[in-house]
Amino acid sequence: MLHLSDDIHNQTAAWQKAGVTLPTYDIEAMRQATKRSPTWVHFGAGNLFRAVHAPIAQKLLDSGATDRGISVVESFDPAIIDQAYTPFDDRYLQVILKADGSMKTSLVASIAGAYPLGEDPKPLRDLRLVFRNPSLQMVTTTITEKGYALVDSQGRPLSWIAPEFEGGPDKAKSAIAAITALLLERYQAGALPLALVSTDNFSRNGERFGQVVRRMAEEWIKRGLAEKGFGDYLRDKNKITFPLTMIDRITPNPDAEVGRRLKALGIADAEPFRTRGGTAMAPYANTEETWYWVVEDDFPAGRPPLEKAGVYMADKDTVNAADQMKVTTCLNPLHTALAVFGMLLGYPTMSKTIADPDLKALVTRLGYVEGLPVVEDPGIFSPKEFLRQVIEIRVPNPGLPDTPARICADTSQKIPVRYGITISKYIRAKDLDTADLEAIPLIIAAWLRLLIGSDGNGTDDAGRPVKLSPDPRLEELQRILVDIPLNGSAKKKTLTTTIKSILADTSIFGTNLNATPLADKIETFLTAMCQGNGAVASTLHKAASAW
Ligand SMILES: NC(=O)c1ccc[n+]([C@@H]2O[C@H](COP(=O)([O-])OP(=O)(O)OC[C@H]3O[C@@H](n4cnc5c(N)ncnc54)[C@H](O)[C@@H]3O)[C@@H](O)[C@H]2O)c1
Ligand SMILES: O=P(O)(O)OC[C@@H](O)[C@@H](O)[C@H](O)[C@H](O)CO
Repeated sequence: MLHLSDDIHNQTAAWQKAGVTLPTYDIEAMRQATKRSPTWVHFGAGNLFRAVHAPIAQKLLDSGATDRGISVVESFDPAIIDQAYTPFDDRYLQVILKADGSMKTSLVASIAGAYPLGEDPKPLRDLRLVFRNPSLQMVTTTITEKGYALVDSQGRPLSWIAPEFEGGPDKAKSAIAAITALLLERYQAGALPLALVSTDNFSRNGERFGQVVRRMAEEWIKRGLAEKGFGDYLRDKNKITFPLTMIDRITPNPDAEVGRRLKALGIADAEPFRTRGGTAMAPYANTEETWYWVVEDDFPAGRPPLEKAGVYMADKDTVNAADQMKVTTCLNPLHTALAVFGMLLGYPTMSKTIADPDLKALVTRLGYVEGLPVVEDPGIFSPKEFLRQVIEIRVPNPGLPDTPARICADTSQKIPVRYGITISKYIRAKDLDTADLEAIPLIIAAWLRLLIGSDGNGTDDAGRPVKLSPDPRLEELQRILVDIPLNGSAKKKTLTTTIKSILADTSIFGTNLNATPLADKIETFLTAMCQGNGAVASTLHKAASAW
């Protein structure tokens, strides 16, 4: 059996026989070069990093465009490093799952070092040296939307952030505090330049990244825990930048069937597992063939030649248009719509959701009719063609084991981006009428319908409890919704009163929906969806038949 940590270059024939493409560069030399002069640090050692970032570095290494790898840091769930990196010598398999059922597998070894920020102080000490090194050019992140949150909807510091505000760099635990503390190190090493590149799924991700890092720094400066000059350094665009990005590659959690197929090829390291911190990992990352990464080209310390690996380097407006297109209209809103209904209707995979003609009609309306009118063409690819590929090729890919549950994680945090921005564009546009939106209120109603239940369980359309994906607002929302009856006795008037405070929550919708025609539609759809078993499917069918 083949092991990732073995001397792979002594087993080239066996790996090739298993259909695995091997790196062609000298892995040890890459590690030494990176140790001497690191260029790229990444925060968030989860699956997207393994699907996109590390393979890009591998491509650059293979082609000789660089001799440096990536140093990867994990602050939220350090067990990812202990359980999914260290035992495999920081290597893994990238498995591309094609629509015809075949898979393309590569062994990725472009990770030069892995830094778990947990109890052991050594990784942070080592990382400080990396940040003091003038060679460092960029930091990328995949820390999820909630990784950037510092305060709650009332503006109060979150419970785990408050001690960091108070205690300064020495108390840094969260990704944002750790990054800010390491930037302070870089400032103290001579105010060296750096680009900080968020690759998380929300619009204007770089702007938000910059805001939260500067906020953390200000809290420290006002308490005398960091020098005033540090604040100036973070605002100096010749020193520190936060480029905007759009990143796209549907990357499901590691799938057991993929592991079985790898085992059948003679690969020993092929078991998916949950880390002690709860992240779904494996010695492999499974992903789709299509990918896009569009990056604002604003790197004050220089950058690796990313374009040589297929990354689009562009100006701010182009990146912003590409990102708005993907995360607010042409992909992620469709994903959430299918996932929410998928949970309600009991579909096990995303490809099965879109095979339902009513759900396909829903996302077709959501994308083409409600989304495209507010999309600005990024110029580098056509939004209409992008949308067509999402609906006709990418989500229906039967080889991709993506689940509604993965996509439903943290839905409350995603709604502002996935629907809130479109809603606000309709409200502002003179030639668009918010009252014309039908798919968006139907999806919001379905989300609320799914949450009716208690203790982390919602209720599906057959009246059965369904385990809900984690969401920081779940408990609070379920408490409000719990009394809505699902047996046919729900009345719109009572329901309207019950959900008023939710629809008014601008931290979820970006707008007080009670002041828009959407509230009445959501209340009507939700009342209809609560009229007994099968009411979700029939409400969806009735709406879809009219489109
Ligand atoms: N998976 C995809 O299809 C995909 C595609 C495009 C963009 N993204 C973006 O990448 C993010 C990560 O996706 P993934 O597939 O790697 O997920 P994953 O579950 O495999 O990994 C999540 C990563 O985020 C970290 N994390 C989670 N909560 C955090 C927090 N509060 N603070 C700091 N770090 C935290 C985890 O420790 C882990 O490193 C997504 O949230 C999304 O913004 C994902
Ligand atoms: O990664 P999240 O949790 O922000 O969203 C779930 C999916 O919609 C997302 O991961 C998509 O697969 C991705 O955005 C495709 O590029």
